[in-house]
Amino acid sequence: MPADYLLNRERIITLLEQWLELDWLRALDLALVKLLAKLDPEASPLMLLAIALTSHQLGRGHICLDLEHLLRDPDLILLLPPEGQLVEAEQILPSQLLSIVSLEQWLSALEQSVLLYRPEQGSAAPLVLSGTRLYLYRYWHYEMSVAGALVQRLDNKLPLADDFADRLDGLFSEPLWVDGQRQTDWQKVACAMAAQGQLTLITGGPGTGKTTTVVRLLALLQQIAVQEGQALRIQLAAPTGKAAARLTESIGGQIASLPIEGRVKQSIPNEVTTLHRLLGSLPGTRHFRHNRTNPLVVDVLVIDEASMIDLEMMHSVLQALPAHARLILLGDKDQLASVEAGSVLGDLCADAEQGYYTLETQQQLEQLCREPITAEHWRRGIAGQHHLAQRTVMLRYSRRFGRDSGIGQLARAVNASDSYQAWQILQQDSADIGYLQLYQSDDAVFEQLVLGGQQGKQCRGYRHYLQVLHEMRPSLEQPLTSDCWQEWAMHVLTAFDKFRLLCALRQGDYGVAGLNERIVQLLYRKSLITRAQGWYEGRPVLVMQNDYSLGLMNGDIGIALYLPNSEVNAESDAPAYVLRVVFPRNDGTDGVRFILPSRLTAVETVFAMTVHKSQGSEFAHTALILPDRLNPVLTKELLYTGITRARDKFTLIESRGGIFKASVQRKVERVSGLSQAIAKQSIN
Ligand SMILES: Nc1ncnc2c1ncn2[C@@H]1O[C@H](COP(=O)(O)OP(=O)(O)OP(=O)(O)O)[C@@H](O)[C@H]1O
Repeated sequence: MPADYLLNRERIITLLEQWLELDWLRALDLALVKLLAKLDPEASPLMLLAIALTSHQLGRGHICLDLEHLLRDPDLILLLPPEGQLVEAEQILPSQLLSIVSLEQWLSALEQSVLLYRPEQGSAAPLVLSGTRLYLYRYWHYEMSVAGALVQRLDNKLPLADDFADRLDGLFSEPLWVDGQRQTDWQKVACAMAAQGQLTLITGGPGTGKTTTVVRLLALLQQIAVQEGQALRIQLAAPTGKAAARLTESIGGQIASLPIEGRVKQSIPNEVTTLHRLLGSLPGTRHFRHNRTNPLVVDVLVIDEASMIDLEMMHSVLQALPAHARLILLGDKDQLASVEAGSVLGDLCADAEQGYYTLETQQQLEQLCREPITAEHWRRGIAGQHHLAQRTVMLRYSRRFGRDSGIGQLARAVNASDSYQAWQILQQDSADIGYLQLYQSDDAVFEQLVLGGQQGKQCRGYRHYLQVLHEMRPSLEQPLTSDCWQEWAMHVLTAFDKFRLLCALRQGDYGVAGLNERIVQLLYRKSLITRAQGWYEGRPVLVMQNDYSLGLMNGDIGIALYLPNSEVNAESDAPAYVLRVVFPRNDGTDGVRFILPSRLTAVETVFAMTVHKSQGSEFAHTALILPDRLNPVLTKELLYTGITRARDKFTLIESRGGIFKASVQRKVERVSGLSQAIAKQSIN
């Protein structure tokens, strides 16, 4: 009887051990249960079960376990058994176990345990129950601290120069017209909001002008500050090296074209750093050099690609941010949430679509922007209820993917969970959208796609960068010190970004491992690479862990190239050429550096990469291959993120019909209490 497992602690631990063997739980989940069971020998089986499930959910990105929510449909919410796994008759499912448990009974079992933190007693405890949500203490603390730090910044209004509205008009001189209709210029609204407050959230899809907005805002703020004799100390950051490099590139060009004085231009930084570098990672720990006691020296902090920030990182950023500083978060709320637990930007921007401005906010912004503020689906907000909405702007018009763009239409349909429309767009076969159905694992169309070249310039594959590698190789007489090697390496790296195959999973035939193997074999068969294992010229690799000694960040991509051996001389018989891996410097200089393969400890081949890892990057042609069966990671957020990585062309590859349509209808729902904590702390 499933209920027997709840009779005593030994039995529930036996069941959890069975779940571990089935891969339903992680070893870490069970280790935590056993550790806490020792700390509280009285903890009931229901408490031990709750610990295991809270830890399991944390591993899936949820900050906490909502018991009430869980009891409605335990197997679905826990995703147990994992999709695709068949259940044997003797296996006990969470739904069977919990069918006899009521919410009241479970809460009361938890409340009796000394493992629960009781604020009135003030003593440390590993778990926190907040309403019906159970947290590991650390995550509850992060949530409360992030909510508190944001609330402190919510209502602080900063003084504006008397001629602010004129200055804003100067930067947005043309009213915004879209398809013959006058529209609210949300970029202008975002600038006005960010100028007058300490916290601003700017969300928008690809090409909606987030970077342009922030550059104009910084110009505006800096113009005023420079005139007053004290330039602002501005820092720009992004969660990954790749995202930082992209922003560095686009910001540099935009600053140059601003209609402002040279000295103001010079006071706007054009270099974007990673959050880890900004905060000063302390290797081997979760801590940073900059924190509450050693805050950052900054007046304005702008963080791009904020959807990739997890709760713990957000906590660290807010701890290190001085009280007077402005914080501006930019990102696309509809993209996949962070790999680690939390969905900070999604939680903070929950009201962005409908606006929810109070009359007061709307009137203030209209006065500053000198234009009416309205949008489709617009709702009126209530003071004291829609706090964050008063600090949020959603940019709604994509200059990159207009109404006619197939990529834009597909992204919008997927985002709206409209599987019928999304499917129609895929089948239209417009110039920037492709669809391939694979009927067998060695389908020739897959090979054609990966090699590329047959279907016009937009449809590049991996043959292209290997051709650049061979055809542009400098003369072998050139010494390593010659610039030509750096330039060649940069060309190869740029060419590699013309195409990328994305996938949803890590394992299996349609995961990173299987696809990389298949592509390597294909390129080897076509004599485009010289080896099919180990290191070979042209091998692209992805850095899997930050390596501060080499200056490499998780997510950096390098390519192995033969370069002149600097150690060779007349007497030595060392080879004239050695393989080195070239990485972009990611500092906006277009520079590269060369690292010996033997120094790279945590890298993997990256012909195929997960959509998660591709966040913050963009490729001219992006192909997304879906697995042959449904999996929990297949959601509209994953598809949307994959599609919006494409600049000129997107190709969807299905290995079984129906997977795309089913995935469009599934949403990521991460459980957290951040919005509630902000609402609660705003009232207090
Ligand atoms: N107000 C504007 N007037 C004219 N062009 C603009 C304006 N805003 C943005 N653009 C142009 O639209 C394009 C996209 O803008 P931008 O790079 O700022 O968008 P983004 O949202 O930051 O894009 P991404 O999705 O790459 O982060 C750029 O070419 C930019 O120059």
